[in-house]
Amino acid sequence: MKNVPTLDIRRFDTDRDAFVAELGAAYREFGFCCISGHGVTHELIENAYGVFQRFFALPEDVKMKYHVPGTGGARGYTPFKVETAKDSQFPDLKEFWHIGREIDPGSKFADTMAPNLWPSEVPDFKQYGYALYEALDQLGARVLRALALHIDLPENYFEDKIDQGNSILRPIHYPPIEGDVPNVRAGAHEDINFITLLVGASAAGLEVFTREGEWLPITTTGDAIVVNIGDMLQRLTNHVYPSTTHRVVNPPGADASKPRYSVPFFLHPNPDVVLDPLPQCVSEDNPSRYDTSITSHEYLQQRLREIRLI
Ligand SMILES: O=C(O)CCC(=O)C(=O)O
Ligand SMILES: [Fe+2]
Repeated sequence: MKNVPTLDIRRFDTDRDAFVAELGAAYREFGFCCISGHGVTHELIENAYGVFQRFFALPEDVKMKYHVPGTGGARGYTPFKVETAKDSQFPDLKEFWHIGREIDPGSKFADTMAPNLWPSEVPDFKQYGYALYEALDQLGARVLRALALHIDLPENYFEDKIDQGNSILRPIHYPPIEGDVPNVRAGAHEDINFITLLVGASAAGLEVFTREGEWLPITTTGDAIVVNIGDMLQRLTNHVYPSTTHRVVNPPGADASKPRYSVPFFLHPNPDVVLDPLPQCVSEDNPSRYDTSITSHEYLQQRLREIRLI
């Protein structure tokens, strides 16, 4: 079976043309690629995982202090079994926390990006959580530079479209599975945003639905970060970069009693970016698939309703 490749992003500086071609080919084929050599330190990842695990170990009533109903879980805590994949009958077996961008209160986007909540019970949560947010925001911008070049856009095309992106870092806890349940850890879905950078797919469970119609497991080696395309970039690129369906399955046997932690960073465009197909991605063979305009903010609201977060 074919495999999602791992590419060393340092080659963007040393061996650019080949790297861009290989990265582009991986995304056209899978919508996914694993990135190594990214410079996000092992120490930062470990420290961030440490504070996230300490938070999830708190009693439910303490965690619920940080749940803000009616806001789509945009900031703070979302309890177990709330998010439900679009076509699924059963909610996912996960709880999570959302960290958003720290913006100037006078920003024109202050209405759409609420201030962060920080759990006072875990003092270093903000320090390590936001450091990981910024590191993945910067890594995402590098990946987007390569993705821009691959479709004949200027290298800095995405720069002013993501500098105030409504991006979210989502530490997730999948608790041990109890009994025989119809729910899965994360039902089959596509991500909503531009690209997702996933730290910690080293524990088994993540699977990608290939073009051939098979579920392909992804587990990374070392500190490689899984980076995949979301629906907003799929729309903007008129499906040249596909947003691939993926899920997190319940582990078999004794592994079911082990928890799983993962930390996706959902890199979003600025709220006012219009997601119309780029002319570079429209051709006779691939005519425009969308005839209505939509901003990334409107698009996000529609999608959050579908997954029952608002
Ligand atoms: O936990 C994982 O490995 C993937 C999570 C995921 O796909 C998501 O939260 O969108
Ligand atoms: Fe996902």
